[in-house]
Amino acid sequence: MKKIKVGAVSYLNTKPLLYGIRRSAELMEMIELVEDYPAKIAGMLVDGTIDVGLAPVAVIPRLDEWHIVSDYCIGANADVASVCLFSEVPVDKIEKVLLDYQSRTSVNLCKVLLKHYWKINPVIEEAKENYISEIKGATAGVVIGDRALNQRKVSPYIYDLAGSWKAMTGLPFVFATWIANKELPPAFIALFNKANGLGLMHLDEVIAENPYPVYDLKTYYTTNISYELNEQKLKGMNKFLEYLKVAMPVIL
Ligand SMILES: C=C(O[C@@H]1C=C(C(=O)O)C=C[C@H]1O)C(=O)O
Repeated sequence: MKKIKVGAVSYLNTKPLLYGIRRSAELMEMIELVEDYPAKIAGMLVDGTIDVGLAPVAVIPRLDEWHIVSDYCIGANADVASVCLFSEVPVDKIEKVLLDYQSRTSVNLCKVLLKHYWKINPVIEEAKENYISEIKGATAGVVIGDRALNQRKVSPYIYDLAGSWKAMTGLPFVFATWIANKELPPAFIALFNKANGLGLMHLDEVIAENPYPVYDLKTYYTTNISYELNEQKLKGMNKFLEYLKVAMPVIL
């Protein structure tokens, strides 16, 4: 049987979801698993290199066909900690914003927030690798993932994008969820969904497998990231997709 190609985000936030996938021999027989940063997963889902990916939701408008195949996501009900606008100056003094090349959702979320929440109009630049050292003076930057957890120790001003979205809309935010670009067998979907949930019931083991001195992973996995894709999250996701229709999306 042809293997189903699965693309997962290579950050710490995905480890609880991968825990059960890796432990299911039946599932591992059925799939080929690749891991990369979110912008790469988005590209692979669009060009068909993968069949299903933990994809940034901002890629949805670029897909001819898409199906959410799981009850799990990388979401947040309030501060997410790992997706922030980092700055040396308060937000009203920011002149330029560098956008993380690894992101597709958060960079667009930042654009929405700059316009509708902070109501400022700085120069926006799509950043290249190694841009984080350029976050200084009036130049701020969006950083996501593990590098953002690290940047929390560096930047004096930290604006959490999920927390800001919640303050603006009253809704949770969904950064990424399992999206397929074609119909997949229901038997696979059921197995895959169940495997995703296993690590969330074994967070202490997940944390033991991924020692990380920079940020408390128990807090990250239980208070910051919210993995259940429920009604409220879908509401938040749809509201964000509405904003994307009217805002000029960056790097989509
Ligand atoms: C919360 C996060 O969400 C991520 C942010 C994404 C994006 O901005 O495109 C995509 C996938 C998620 O893993 C994070 O990586 O810190």
